Amino acid sequence: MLLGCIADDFTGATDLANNLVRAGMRVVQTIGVPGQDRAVEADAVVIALKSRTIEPDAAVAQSLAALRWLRARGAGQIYFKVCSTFDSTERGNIGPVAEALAGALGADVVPVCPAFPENQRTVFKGHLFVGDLLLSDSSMRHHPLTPMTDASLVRVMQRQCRGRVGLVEHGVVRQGADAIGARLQALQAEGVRFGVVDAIANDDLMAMGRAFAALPLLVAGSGVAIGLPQNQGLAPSAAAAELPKVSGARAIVSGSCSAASNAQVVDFISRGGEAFAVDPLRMAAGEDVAAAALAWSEGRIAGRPLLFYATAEPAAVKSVQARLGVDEAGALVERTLSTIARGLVERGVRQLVVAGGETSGACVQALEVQRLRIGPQIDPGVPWCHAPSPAAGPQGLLVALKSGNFGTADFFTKAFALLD
Ligand SMILES: Nc1ncnc2c1ncn2[C@@H]1O[C@H](COP(=O)(O)OP(=O)(O)OP(=O)(O)O)[C@@H](O)[C@H]1O
Ligand SMILES: O=C(O)[C@@H](O)C(=O)CO
Repeated sequence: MLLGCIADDFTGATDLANNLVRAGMRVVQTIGVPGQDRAVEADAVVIALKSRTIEPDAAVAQSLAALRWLRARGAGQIYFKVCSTFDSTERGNIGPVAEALAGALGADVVPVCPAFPENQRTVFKGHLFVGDLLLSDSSMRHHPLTPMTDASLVRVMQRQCRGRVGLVEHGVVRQGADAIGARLQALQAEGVRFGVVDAIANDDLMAMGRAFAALPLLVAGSGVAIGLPQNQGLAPSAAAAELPKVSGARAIVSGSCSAASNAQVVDFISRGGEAFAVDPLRMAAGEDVAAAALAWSEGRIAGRPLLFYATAEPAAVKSVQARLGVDEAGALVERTLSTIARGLVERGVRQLVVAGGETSGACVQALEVQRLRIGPQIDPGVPWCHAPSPAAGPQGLLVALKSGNFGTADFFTKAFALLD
């Protein structure tokens, strides 16, 4: 195994696996740390954790367990995949996990770069931009679990780390791989452990890929992955892996409250799509909303795709959180949506789109999925995948795990059109 990857959420894991596959690597994605006896035949393994918003100690423990599994199978380099919008709480978990991995690997200097220009995430002078906006001015400031109110990655990372954090500026990055490597070494000599690296275009990521070839640990979004397979002489491949054909009913489960997911829900409904709104206050009042949703699906499920959504605008999310508490509201919605996802698959859904990283984690766990095979890309960062699941029988099912902010407005329609 050339590359061992630890992703802090499930949509992020498929995003990374998708970029590695497209750049020419054979990739296996596992849900959680696989059993000790599990052998793998792949250039890269991506272990998907659900560690982004849990307690830092638990995130560190899970990430170190993943590291042990990967190193025992010879992983040459470790890639800690974080969100392209650097989603984290004040306590972490990017800093604590990165420091624990760096300590275990003896990594003296570690590059940090969430840039993904194909999805409008760029880093300049250490500041993260989402499209034309600073991260702190983007819709990420309203995220239900990880509101991002500071665009300076050096500052955000420094608040989460004991080691010092420095910057590799774009002026250096555009001089190429040697200059990037030299700057990282200079930072290390100054006692800096983490170097936030600027990147505004894919050329920057390709140069980084060469510069990072011999480093034991990278902390990055999925963008940096496009520059790594070239180090092994692997060539980019636009032809995504073929997936087995799986036919059956179609559904979408959306628990993401991002601006993109809100627009996608509106677009789906405005095209006449049938949708069931999952209301957290009804759940909190003790109603069995999952049972109501599944009863509603009876008689409809074999027709056009059905949408089940808790997706709401920031003001509505805030008011629910004020009444239930942030964590309790999130957990309640995740429990209900994942029960719905499981029930839908038991009732014949075999092509399932899930929107939101935490939501995807909950749904994939409810479906007892242990690994995913990556297929064709729907939009940058979001592929269709094949997943074996006891709920789906021998054929398994097709799932697309959509990161909250990814995908065009017509994503929910486009995803199924790709399978036709
Ligand atoms: N109406 C709602 N009120 C309160 N919380 C909600 C509501 N709808 C969803 N949630 C919660 O908000 C969180 C959304 O996080 P999730 O990771 O699923 O989406 P995202 O952050 O947009 O996606 P990504 O992590 O891929 O960027 C989940 O915990 C979900 O349960
Ligand atoms: O990097 C991203 O933006 C996504 O892969 C993600 O992690 C969303 O949760």
